Amino acid sequence: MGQTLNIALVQYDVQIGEPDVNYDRLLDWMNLAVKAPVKPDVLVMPEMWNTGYALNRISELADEEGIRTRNIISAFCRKHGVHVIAGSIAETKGENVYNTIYAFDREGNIVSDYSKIHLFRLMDEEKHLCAGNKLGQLQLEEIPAGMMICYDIRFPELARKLALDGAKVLFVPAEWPNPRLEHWRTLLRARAIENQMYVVACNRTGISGQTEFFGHSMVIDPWGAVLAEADDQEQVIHVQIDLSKVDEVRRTIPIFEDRRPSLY
Ligand SMILES: NC(=O)CCC(=O)C(=O)O
Repeated sequence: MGQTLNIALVQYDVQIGEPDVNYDRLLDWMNLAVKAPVKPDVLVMPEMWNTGYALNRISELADEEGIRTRNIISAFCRKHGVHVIAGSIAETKGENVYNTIYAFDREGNIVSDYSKIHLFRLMDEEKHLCAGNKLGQLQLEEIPAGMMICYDIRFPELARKLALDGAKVLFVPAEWPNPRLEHWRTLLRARAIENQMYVVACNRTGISGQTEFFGHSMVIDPWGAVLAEADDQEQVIHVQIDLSKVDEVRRTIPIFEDRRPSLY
């Protein structure tokens, strides 16, 4: 891989409390994504795609130790030679349930994992899930990248820390609902502009109980330009990103050299 990456965001409807349906649907969407004329290097999917926010039954529905997910996605990566940022899943670790992303390389190896560190009280996450305790950092072959999950984008210090540690691309799986579309757009663009990095954010679509998810998965470049934005329907969006743009923007406005961390 050179300085470009072809990214596919798999934006689809997640069936709440139906892992079997969701594993099948995810594979259908992933198979569609890799058939594109320009084959993707990386596939990204939404948050909690195996269960949705079926939090009252989450211990029983969550993937035990992430094994089912790891086996299925690892085999897919090996077969198709793609990286996968496997959205996030509800998974058990011992007695606890976490909201976890696994990142896979083209050979199907897990290269990183990240469990959501900020749990979203408005959707009762903190009553049912445990928060992770480490950052989401990975190398996509030679490209340093970071991972955050949904509500995490409201914490600029987290994205800044990932950027300071070298990330040039930030992956953000999400289940972000109405009526906060403008928060979604604004926060994602802000994280891209202030850290001069690509932001690749994949949201779900569909209605779950009273909650309506609007899609609008986005890829934003380090200057803040929106390279692609989905509408509210199920779809795969394909975008090529050029990593040299990160260095170019960081040279043009050298915020990382001009910071005054001794004052703040
Ligand atoms: N799943 C989430 O973390 C949702 C976050 C969200 O909707 C927000 O407004 O923040």
